[in-house]
Amino acid sequence: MNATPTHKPKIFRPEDVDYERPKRGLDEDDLRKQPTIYRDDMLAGKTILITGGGSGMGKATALLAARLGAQVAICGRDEEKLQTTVKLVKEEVGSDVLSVGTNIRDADAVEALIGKVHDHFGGLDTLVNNAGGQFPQDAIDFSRKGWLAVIDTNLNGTWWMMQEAAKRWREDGKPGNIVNIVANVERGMPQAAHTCAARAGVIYLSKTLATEWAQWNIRVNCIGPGVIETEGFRMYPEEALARFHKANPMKQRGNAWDVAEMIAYLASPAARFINGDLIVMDGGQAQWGVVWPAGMPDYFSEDGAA
Ligand SMILES: CCCCCCCCC/C=C/C(=O)SCCNC(=O)CCNC(=O)[C@H](O)C(C)(C)COP(=O)(O)OP(=O)(O)OC[C@H]1O[C@@H](n2cnc3c(N)ncnc32)[C@H](O)[C@@H]1OP(=O)(O)O
Ligand SMILES: NC(=O)C1=CN([C@@H]2O[C@H](COP(=O)(O)OP(=O)(O)OC[C@H]3O[C@@H](n4cnc5c(N)ncnc54)[C@H](OP(=O)(O)O)[C@@H]3O)[C@@H](O)[C@H]2O)C=CC1
Repeated sequence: MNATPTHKPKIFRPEDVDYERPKRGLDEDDLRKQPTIYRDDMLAGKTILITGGGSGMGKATALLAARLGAQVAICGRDEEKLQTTVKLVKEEVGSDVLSVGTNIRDADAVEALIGKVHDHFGGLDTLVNNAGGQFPQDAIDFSRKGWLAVIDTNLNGTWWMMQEAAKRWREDGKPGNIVNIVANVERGMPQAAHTCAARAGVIYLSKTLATEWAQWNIRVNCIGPGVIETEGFRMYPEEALARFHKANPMKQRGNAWDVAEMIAYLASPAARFINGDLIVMDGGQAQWGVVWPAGMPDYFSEDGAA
């Protein structure tokens, strides 16, 4: 008899799914119809760079920023995805988005990206570090490669972006603004411990740099989204997705536009005195439930062994 606990969730690989999955999040038609509370020219004359701009929150932010008059640059690994955003903004707003295929884990590529944005637009006002992700799994089963992939993307990649942007702002004597999209890590993130560690790292990196870099007029803030329905939901099994929103007391999912509007606020002059903060946008999840993206172990169920 094996005396060790038997709970061992299967690895969920989205590419192996053999059933039809519903559309997740706001599609382009939905995005086109979203109203905004902001003034049309709120970001006129400003340049914004959004990592992971080809999908989800990044795409919504690119469209909103362009609607508000900003010059927009995006990056990501998948050129096809990036082009969907370029086309959407062109059709909807009429402006050209600068798209630069970049893996944020590659520090040299990140340095080149920051240079290209400056060359193209003559500067950069707001950097949005939105690129990131993870897979759901019990931490004890993480492969070394999987751990490294998540840390390298979410912590190292975000850092390369921040450092290269700031070096350039310091060199040019220009103010800077950084918005890091993290996650709601306040009570830990069971079955997403790798991303929890990386995002907690980014939050405290940001708080530290908000002080160190204030001398160059660079602000650094984070947004911690809870359950936001986007195409990124593909990373999770449908049975887990059916539960996600029940982890917050509103029992709702946020959407990419909610986050885009918060980013636009932080990019606006109204946020000029906000620095070193984490703005949590989770419907109250921090006070309520746990998502269990890979399935709740029996131990935690009401009649489970304790
Ligand atoms: C914030 C809320 C949190 C979870 C809490 C739930 C809240 C719900 C809200 C949703 C939150 C979201 O963030 S939704 C947004 C989600 N979007 C994303 O995650 C998109 C970006 N994700 C990724 O690119 C990938 O997941 C990531 C691992 C980070 C990067 O991968 P890479 O491209 O480097 O590499 P891959 O080749 O895919 O994988 C590298 C190794 O990682 C491991 N690996 C990869 N996928 C794996 C899997 N499904 N299960 C086990 N292990 C896996 C394997 O060891 C892989 O090696 P091999 O074995 O050799 O292959
Ligand atoms: N949706 C949610 O509920 C929550 C999401 N988050 C975080 O918010 C951010 C946006 O997620 P969301 O819009 O939902 O999901 P998506 O999966 O749609 O967005 C993630 C984006 O990151 C890009 N990306 C991933 N790895 C890299 C890399 N190494 N280099 C460059 N780009 C990369 C992807 O583009 P490409 O494939 O082209 O590289 C993709 O566009 C992510 O960091 C996510 O983890 C946090 C909490 C909750």
